Amino acid sequence: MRVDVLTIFPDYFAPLSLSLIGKARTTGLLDVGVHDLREWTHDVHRTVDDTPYGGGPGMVMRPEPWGAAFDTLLPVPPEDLDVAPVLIVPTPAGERFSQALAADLAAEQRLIFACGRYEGIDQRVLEDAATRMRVREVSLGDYVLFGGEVAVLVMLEAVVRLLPGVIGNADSLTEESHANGLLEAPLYTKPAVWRGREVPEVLRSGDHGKIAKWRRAQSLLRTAAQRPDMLASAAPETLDKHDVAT
Ligand SMILES: N#Cc1c(-c2ccc3ccn(Cc4ccc(CN5CCOCC5)cc4)c3c2)n[nH]c1N
Repeated sequence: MRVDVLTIFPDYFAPLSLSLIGKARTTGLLDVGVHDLREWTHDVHRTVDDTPYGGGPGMVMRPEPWGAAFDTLLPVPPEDLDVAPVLIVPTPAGERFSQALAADLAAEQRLIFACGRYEGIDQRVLEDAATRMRVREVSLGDYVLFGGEVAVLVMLEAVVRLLPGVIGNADSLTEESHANGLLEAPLYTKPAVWRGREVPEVLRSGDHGKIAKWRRAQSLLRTAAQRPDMLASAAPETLDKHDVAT
């Protein structure tokens, strides 16, 4: 997968050289380019913002640097939008990011992330981009950040960990929270007793059928307690009829 990130704060993406994302880059599973948007400005102050038409708080990101940057990253517009790169634009006004969206993006060949700052990006940038990329405006959640960089780090981590070969044990991807529509069961490791608290006996029984059943029940209980909304929207196959009976 090829990923390009456009930002006025490229240093925010130093973490992309660490841990499993860094390993994915060195092993060739992932190719990342981080680009300073100011490279596409031409004035002495390298200006990327201006006042909003119609008034309002703060500043808005000017369209020219974005347009020039996309011209560089995508010199030949794709003939078919269906195979064009996906441009992800973090914004408080976007669709909610989710594990399902992460999975969709993990199947793409090329992603481009546009990190806005100030109050956002001139809308015409997204309209122009949509003529040559599949544009997704995406929000992490109902709270307000200073800009898109942190959101891109979160989305990129969620996507990259789904790429084949990035996580050694792919089984862990199927049992984790949100992978199967439920929250994961509680986790334990050694010692068997810690400060008087024992690991549930079933987990040390070696009976894998009982363990799977216990984990399923714990997962349902945890989801009901922490995220009843997930149970309400869980696909019917997620809630096996036996879950209710036992
Ligand atoms: N993903 C994600 C995000 C972001 C996010 C993502 C990208 C950018 C780029 C700039 N900002 C700052 C910003 C602050 C306030 C506002 C609202 N105002 C706009 C002008 O009218 C008044 C209202 C918008 C933008 C960003 C925030 N925040 N929360 C998420 N889940």
